[in-house]
This record gives sequence, C-alpha cells and structure tokens, in this order.
Amino acid sequence: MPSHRYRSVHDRDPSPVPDVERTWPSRRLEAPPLWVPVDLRDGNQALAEPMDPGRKARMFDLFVAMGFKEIEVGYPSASATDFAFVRRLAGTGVPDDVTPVVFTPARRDLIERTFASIEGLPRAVVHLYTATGPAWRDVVLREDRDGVRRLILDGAADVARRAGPGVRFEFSPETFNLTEPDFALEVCDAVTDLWDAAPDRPVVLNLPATVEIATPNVYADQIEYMHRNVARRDAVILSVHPHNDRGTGVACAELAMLAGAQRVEGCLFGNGERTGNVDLVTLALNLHAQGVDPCLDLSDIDEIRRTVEHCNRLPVHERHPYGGDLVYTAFSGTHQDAIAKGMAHHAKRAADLGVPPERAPWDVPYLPIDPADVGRGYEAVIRVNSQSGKGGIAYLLRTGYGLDLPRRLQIEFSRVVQRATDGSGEEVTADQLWDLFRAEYLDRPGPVAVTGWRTAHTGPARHDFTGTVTVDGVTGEHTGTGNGPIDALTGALAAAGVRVDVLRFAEHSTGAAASGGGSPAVAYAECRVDGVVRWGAGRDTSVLAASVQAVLSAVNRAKTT
Ligand SMILES: CC(=O)SCCNC(=O)CCNC(=O)[C@H](O)C(C)(C)COP(=O)(O)OP(=O)(O)OC[C@H]1O[C@@H](n2cnc3c(N)ncnc32)[C@H](O)[C@@H]1OP(=O)(O)O
Ligand SMILES: CC(C)C(=O)C(=O)O
Repeated sequence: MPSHRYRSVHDRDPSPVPDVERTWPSRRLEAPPLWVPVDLRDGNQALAEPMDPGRKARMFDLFVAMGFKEIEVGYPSASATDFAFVRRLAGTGVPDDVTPVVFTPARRDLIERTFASIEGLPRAVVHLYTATGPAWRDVVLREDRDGVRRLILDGAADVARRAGPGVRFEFSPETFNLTEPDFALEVCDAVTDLWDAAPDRPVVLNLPATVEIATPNVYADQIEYMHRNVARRDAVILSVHPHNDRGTGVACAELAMLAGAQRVEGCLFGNGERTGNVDLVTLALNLHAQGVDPCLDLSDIDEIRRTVEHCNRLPVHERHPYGGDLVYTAFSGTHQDAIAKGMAHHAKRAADLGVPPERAPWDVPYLPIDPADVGRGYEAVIRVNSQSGKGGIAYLLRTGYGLDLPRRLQIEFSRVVQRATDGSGEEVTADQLWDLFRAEYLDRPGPVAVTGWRTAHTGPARHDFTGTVTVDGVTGEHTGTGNGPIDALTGALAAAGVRVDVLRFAEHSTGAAASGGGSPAVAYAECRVDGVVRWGAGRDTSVLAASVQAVLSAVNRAKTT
C-alpha cells in the first residue's frame, strides 16, 4: 500500500490539532444533546435521486413524530424542489415547538433565495456555511485567510440584514476539523460578534468534521478548545456535525459531547455524503442503553427504518446498530445458551419485583438493550443453524411450542438438529425444529406398540398395567405390576420380552403455547432398552397417555437408532 502518500493529522502544517488542557476523558454523558436531523439537506444531497416533495414530507412528519425540535429542511437555493418544500412548510405551518433550519452558502444571490423560501414561517434558523480549511481556502475558494474571513462576514452581514423576527442564525466553518484552531476561533468569534449573539438569542456555532481524518480524541480536543475559548460562550450553542469517513462518526460525536458540544447534527441510520453523517439513531440508543433518556421516540424502530429506506431509496444494513434485522439475533450456541438463561432470569426477576418484564432492570447477556424497547419481538433473538447448540434449540421449542426439554434430552436432540443442519447448511426455523422433534420423538414408528391399554390402582403404591403389546409383529395381551403406572408398563413390556429401565422422567403442561385445542401435556423419558439408552417423548391431553407414549418412543428409538 502506498501509505507514504498520506500524513498523520499530527504532522500537517498548518496543524489542525489544538493545544488544549483536556477534561473530556473524565466526563460522562448525562443528558441528551439538542438533536438536529439533516437528512433533508446533507442526507438528501448525497442521494443519487434526491427526495421528491412527497418523500421529503414523509420524512419531515417522521421527525416531528419522533420528537425532533429543530429540523434542517433543505438547501432552498439548490433546487426548485428544495425551495418548494420550504414554501410548502411555510404554507401548511409547522408545529409550534419545531424550528426549521435552512442552509445557504455565503453568496448574496443564494442568501436572497434562501430568505425568500422562509417568508411566512414564524421561526427559522438560517444556516450559513463556508469552508475554512487550508486546502479549501487555497484550492477551492482561492482566497487567503483574510479573504475567507471577508467572504464569511459579508455573507453573515447579508443574513443579518435580511433577518426578521423569529429568525435565528447558525454558522458552520465547513472543514472545521482541518482548520487551524486559531483561525476557526477567529472567524467564529467574528461571526458571533457581527450577529450580536446574546443568551436570549444564541447563535449556533456548528463545527463539522466534514471529512473525518483523525481519531475521535483529536476531534474531542478540537471541540474542547472551542468550548473553552470561544467568545460569548453563554450566547453560543456549540454544535457538532461529524461525518463517518473513518467509521468513527459516532465516537466523534460522543467524545465531542463530553468535550462541550450541546447540539448534534446527523442523519437517521447514518445516510449522508460518502460514508455518511453520524447516525442519530445509534447515538440516541447508545444514551438509552446507558440509562439516559434520549428524548426521542424510537419505540418503533422498524417503522422508522421503513420510512427512512423509502425516503432515501437505500437499504439499512442487517447489522446496523439497533435497527438492522439481525442485531438482536444470536446464531451461535454459547450466545444462545446465555441469552436463554438470561431471559429466564429476567422473567423471574420481574416476577420477584412484581413488575412487568418491560419495566424490570435489563441484564440479559449479549443483548445490550431489550429489543422490546424499540418494538422488536423476542422471536428473532435466537435463530438456529449449524453454529447453534442445545440452548438455542431448546429456547425456540420453549417459546414456540411450550416444550421444556430436560437438559440431557436437549443434548441428544441437538445432535439430531446438527445432522439436519450440517446436511443442508441452512437455518432451521422454530416450525422446522418442531417438525424434526415430532418426527424424531412423537410420531416415531417402530417395532413396539401398545394398544387398548388400561391401568388400575390395586393397592397402596401398587398399579397394574394391561394392554395389547406388539413386538416385531407378534401381538399378545400382557399385564405388569409396579409402584406406579409407568413402572407397571415396564412390567408389561418385560412380559412381552422387552427389558426397559426408565432412568429419568419429566412431564409438564404445554399451556397456551401449544397449538390446537386443550392444553396438552408433554412427557419425556430416558430409558435403557436392552442396554441402549435413548430419550423418548409423548404428547397428549392425558398426562398418563403422554407418559406411556414417551416410554414407547424411547423404546422404539432404542430399537431403531
Ligand atoms: C459539506 C457540505 O455538505 S456543503 C453543502 C454542499 N451541498 C451542495 O452543494 C448541494 C447544493 N448545491 C448546489 O445546488 C449548487 O452547488 C449551488 C446552487 C449552491 C451553486 O451552484 P453553482 O453556482 O453552479 O456553483 P458550483 O456548484 O459549481 O459551486 C462552486 C462555487 O461555489 C463556491 N463556493 C463553495 N462553497 C461556498 C460557500 N460556502 N460560500 C460561497 N461560495 C462557495 C466555490 O468557490 C465555487 O465558486 P467558483 O465557481 O467561483 O469557483
Ligand atoms: C457545512 C456543514 C454543516 C456540512 O454539511 C459539513 O461540513 O459536512
């Protein structure tokens, strides 16, 4: 790799890395920032097919429903669609607690157009931007520092001149993270001075990592430098706008909040230029997972995702934090085992505390948040394939079919499942597991059958079992006696020539989880049959019938596998 072509941000001249006595590493996040979705502007400008008015409106409505209070609605001077959308908002009105933000470069004609778009809106933020980094100054704008400062201040003056009541101001030194700290400070202070920022009419200073070029600690230092040194600090809302070129946009935003940022601009699920803007969903749910209310409604994440996918015409990846299809799913055996145990422990703890499970403290291994918090069910938390173990298989049969397999049966059945999945290499659903279980244990044909049976309680701890027993095609009526009906059944089988020891036995009701009418019981029996040990299972509305079937299932499996 020709890595020698690139320089560490620390070696750049001029350097964008400030000298700051940092305090952010020892802080913690305790409150959400002011969130500002920029999907309708920064996200939109990164789409092959920018949103039409219908998709824009749908996304705006989603933001309002989620509880965003400041929403960047477009770049009105960029296109007729963006302009028309802002006019439409001015016509229909926006909720009283929502402020639209419009974006403009520092060019008089485009500023004029921007103000024309917001006429009639009771509130708006006009967001002015100009790049300040050395390469942009030299190559793109072809101005020195003074020239760029002049460009910015001319634009800021145009904005101030046009602004009526209800208009607040935002300034972004685009490429802030590449700009010399003293120059960033100089232009920001000049702008807040020109706009006469005051605590009752604060100015947003938005400090973008336009192209992410350094580890997140560098960005945090840059933000802390501004936080500590910017003039009129109490009249400034310090905002960040991280992109994600290095894949650390979320980390940059979080460290920047520790360093003094009060406001975060980003996009839902991280759409945006190149590798995207910082993902607001991840940021908000990261706070939630640390016990901090993000003050956004993310309780139906799939609906949010569907809307975002529809508006952007881009899919959200299956592994996307919090919102991807697979992010609450474990395929691997030991994870499944831990989740199954954790879920059982969670249910018990909720019961002990006397609260519903969704209100009990969450501590389930491998699931950083309760999927129910974002409207996900528990069906998908465990999915079974060749990487899975007994725990996951047992979990699916328990949650899907009410079966509570004894541990040793779980081990035995998981081998059956492994054989099936190793053969196909494919996932096995709960329904397919149930079919496998039925075929292996419940509907198992074999050489031994007992029909027309009856039991009698003939004395204290004494039971008789009588039935027509068929073994390898030979049929006869046999009776056995024992201390219970199952013990008596083994006596009848012995009389027919089949020696059976019941080693372990368990039974339970399947409750409402079972399909069909009634509430069938399931019985499990581990038996030694002529020296071969196998499990069997039976299912019937009668506990005794289920028990007899379980023993016969073990017998037939022992004789055929
Ligand atoms: C980091 C960001 O996301 S910034 C936002 C980027 N978003 C967009 O560009 C989407 C919308 N943009 C557009 O529709 C168009 O670019 C317009 C309407 C704004 C301008 O269009 P045009 O006049 O055709 O200019 P063009 O698109 O080529 O932009 C380049 C010009 O803008 C200048 N420019 C760039 N940024 C700024 C700025 N913040 N303020 C003033 N001028 C700027 C460049 O120096 C260049 O000027 P030059 O032609 O004299 O060399
Ligand atoms: C100008 C700002 C807000 C921006 O979009 C960026 O730098 O990415």
